[in-house]
Amino acid sequence: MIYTVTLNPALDKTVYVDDFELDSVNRVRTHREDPGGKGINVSKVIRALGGDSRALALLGGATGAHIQEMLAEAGVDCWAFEVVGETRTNTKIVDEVRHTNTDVNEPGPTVGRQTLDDMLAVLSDTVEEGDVVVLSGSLPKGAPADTYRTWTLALKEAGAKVFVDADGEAFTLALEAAPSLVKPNEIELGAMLGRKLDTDEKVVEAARELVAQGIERVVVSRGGDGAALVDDGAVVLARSPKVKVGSTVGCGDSVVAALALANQRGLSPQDTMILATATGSANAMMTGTQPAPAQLVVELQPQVELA
Ligand SMILES: Nc1ncnc2c1ncn2[C@@H]1O[C@H](COP(=O)(O)OP(=O)(O)OP(=O)(O)O)[C@@H](O)[C@H]1O
Ligand SMILES: O=P(O)(O)OC[C@@]1(O)O[C@H](CO)[C@@H](O)[C@@H]1O
Repeated sequence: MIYTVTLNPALDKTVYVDDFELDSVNRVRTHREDPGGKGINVSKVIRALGGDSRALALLGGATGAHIQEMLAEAGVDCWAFEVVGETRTNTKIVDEVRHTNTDVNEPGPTVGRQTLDDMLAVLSDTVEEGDVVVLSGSLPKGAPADTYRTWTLALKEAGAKVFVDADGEAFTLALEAAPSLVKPNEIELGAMLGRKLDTDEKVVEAARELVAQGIERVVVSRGGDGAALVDDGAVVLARSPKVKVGSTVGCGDSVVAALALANQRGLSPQDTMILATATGSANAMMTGTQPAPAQLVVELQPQVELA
């Protein structure tokens, strides 16, 4: 089983504004709402690719209830844990004239330590040997900066493989618990290491540093340049297919979803990167945080070049 954990989910409200101008009244041409948050997006993409997962999420208020309803309609198994307060709404401003995507993310409600501890205890009692748990997205207010480190240690102890997609201090501290897989983008990884990762060699070298720290597999996503996989036995550089970009919001979540499915299906590192890169690029063609259809992923896979 694949579990995704979203401690700070969001209702994603995407508004389409042509020629967006600051300090002006901008008229929305159209808009959409999607259940969001990085872990929830991973579960949505897994579902779209024909897989199954359970999406654990801290949800509160009418917005939290709305997210649960939308996930049920989408056939995504949501395991909700109640939080006091209102789940946040994140606004994504898409300007298809200027080709810009601007996120305006609310902080979300404050979460109590006991709520987090209870959620971790229930999940630790539930996971079985070899299950994958994806920890993804920002930490909510009230969560200690080392939450992902604590969760990684406990879930590894319970026999799970832990995949972490985070940034900043939460990511750096999570590394101390040696999760099975991490998926930073090249900017996040470079920021953590204090250097630009602007060549294949620099990306591979940086990933190797994390493998040397005990991370089994590091996948560095590189936007339109694709992604790189490094583990003890393989280095796979995948080039993204050229696509007409709708919105890159959620592309990283799509990669993580494919990585979790590839692990479950026992794919080779090469086939893993073909699936992950095609899934990420398919998502880039979409707008909002709706998952790309599986057929589009299938069509893009032959266009992924491996180096
Ligand atoms: N412009 C693009 N053209 C083609 N594919 C893209 C483009 N941008 C992203 N992708 C695909 O999506 C994958 C992940 O993109 P990226 O590295 O931007 O992730 P990220 O920064 O973690 O995304 P997120 O916005 O979800 O945090 C890439 O490896 C690639 O496969
Ligand atoms: O505040 P975070 O957790 O860093 O990011 C939240 C978010 O922007 O990430 C997803 C796209 O990756 C969206 O569904 C959601 O609104």
